[in-house]
Amino acid sequence: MNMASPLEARSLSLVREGNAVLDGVSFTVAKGEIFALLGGNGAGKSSTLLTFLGFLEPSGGEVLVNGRSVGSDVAAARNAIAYLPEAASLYAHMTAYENLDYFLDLAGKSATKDEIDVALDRVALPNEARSRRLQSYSKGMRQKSAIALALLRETPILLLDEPTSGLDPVAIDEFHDLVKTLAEGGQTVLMVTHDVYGACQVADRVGLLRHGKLVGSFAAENGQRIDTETVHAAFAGREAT
Ligand SMILES: Nc1ncnc2c1ncn2[C@@H]1O[C@H](COP(=O)(O)OP(=O)(O)OP(=O)(O)O)[C@@H](O)[C@H]1O
Repeated sequence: MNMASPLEARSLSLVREGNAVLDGVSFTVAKGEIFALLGGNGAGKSSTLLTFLGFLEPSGGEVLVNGRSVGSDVAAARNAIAYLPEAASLYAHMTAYENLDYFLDLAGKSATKDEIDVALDRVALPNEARSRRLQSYSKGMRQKSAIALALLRETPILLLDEPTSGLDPVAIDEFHDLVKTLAEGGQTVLMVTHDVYGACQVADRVGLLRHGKLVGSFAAENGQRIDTETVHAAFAGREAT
């Protein structure tokens, strides 16, 4: 049995176009854990996700997926990961059914309409919407469709880039509940965001990224959520020293 952490960054450094974007970042995300990487614009959050997907190559250190260096087996890493970029990842001109069928096929999998319905039920995408093109969907509905695809692909790891930006408060709560349910079922979640409140609400652990360095870490303890005020103060650079 593979006991390695699903996700690990080891002294990860990254240079993009001559700029040091990540500088010695280390963290692990355990199976079933939700880890939120919090940081301001340009802190290096999206770059971190792209490195786990093998789209960016570390200039120092390494990233591992299920204990294997991504550099040594990009395909294995990508097979294990469902990635939700900030902008839509599915086709606007196709229905939810067509999108899921098409992207499953690309992933070398297939599902019956009933199986697709089960996944869409789990993410609570309304029945009436499923045969409509995604261009008529809200962002929340597109997110749900993308999560349903991850469920059908049976990927054990979810990478989420600013998953709740542009969602209304009700949709944010629904999305957080869904992510928590998935994590309780064993999914490992790495999300990046600049939403302090959302990160503290959903994550088991929050890491604070500033100018490419991990400068703080906060964990939920004794069943309590992470304290938003504490993290907000640290984010704003007002933490007690
Ligand atoms: N395509 C690119 N080529 C070169 N440098 C880039 C590229 N994309 C981003 N960068 C630089 O990398 C740094 C980190 O960007 P990244 O997108 O990872 O940050 P982020 O924390 O996700 O920011 P945001 O919250 O604004 O999305 C920034 O300084 C940015 O200018």
